Amino acid sequence: MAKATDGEVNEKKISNSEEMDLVLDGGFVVPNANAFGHTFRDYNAESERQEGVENFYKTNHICQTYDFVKKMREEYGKLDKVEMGIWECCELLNNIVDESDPDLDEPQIEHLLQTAEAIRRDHPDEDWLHLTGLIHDVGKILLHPKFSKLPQWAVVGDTYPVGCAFDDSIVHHKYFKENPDFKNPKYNTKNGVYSEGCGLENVLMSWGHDDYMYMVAKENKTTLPSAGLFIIRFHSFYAMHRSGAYKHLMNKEDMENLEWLKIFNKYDLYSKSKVRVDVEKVKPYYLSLIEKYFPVKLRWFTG
Ligand SMILES: O[C@H]1[C@H](O)[C@@H](O)[C@H](O)[C@@H](O)[C@H]1O
Ligand SMILES: [Fe+2]
Ligand SMILES: [Fe+2]
Repeated sequence: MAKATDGEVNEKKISNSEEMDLVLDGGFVVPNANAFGHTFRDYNAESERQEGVENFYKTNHICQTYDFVKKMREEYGKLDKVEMGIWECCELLNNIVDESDPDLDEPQIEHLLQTAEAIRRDHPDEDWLHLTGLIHDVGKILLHPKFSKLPQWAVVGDTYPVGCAFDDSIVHHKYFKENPDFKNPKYNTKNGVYSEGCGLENVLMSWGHDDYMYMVAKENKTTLPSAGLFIIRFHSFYAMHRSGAYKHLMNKEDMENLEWLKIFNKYDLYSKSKVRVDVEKVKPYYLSLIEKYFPVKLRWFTG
């Protein structure tokens, strides 16, 4: 595993392009608009997805409390309900669309493969990162009716710490006013229940597919490196990796892993498109990676 040095710093604009698309070092072209003709992650742009996404965040911000997260972690951490292989789960994502995403309305299996394939082209030697791309959103399996009864607000969307003040940079921040924790002096100060530099592993994040998949991967004894697990666990924490918030809770190891997360994020976000990957064609490669880093069957909690 090489050192993560070519993150955000090497993102540059093509000077002679009128469209001002962005190019990453490895050649990945970052489009300047999403599939709906808007800038990526524009939560206020008038688009066919805007209203649904805003409603999603309203419920998410009201319902994700410290107590809720604690309860979900304990319950879903049991991982005692079913045994399934990773690829099987990826295939179940064929019917799942994420209501929180302004940039994508394709089935999630497409997003997994688009992310993984984009990474693979630019970083051919980092096979752990290809696999991380493939599985980072597999926790969205919680949206599958056969798997759990959880609503979208408890599975997808950006994540953020609970138990301390909600940062202003969080998408649709205004809806936190209706969250019971917002007025609770135990939870609404800068550090809240945490201490300076305690490390993100000690911070409770809003509950969703990131933390769930992290627990599944770890408890099933994956051999992915710590950067891979960090990416799975915090890739939706945009306030941290994009806006630079919550630094006061991070430690040295978090800062190192953040470099890989920043690299990963470009592919996660900007590979979203209507161009489909040929699933059958790439399947053997990803099966070989799954075999390298995971047991054949994993234990999951379904709820
Ligand atoms: O990691 C992403 C990201 O945080 C998006 O903003 C969100 O809409 C998706 O649900 C999630 O998978
Ligand atoms: Fe995600
Ligand atoms: Fe993703």
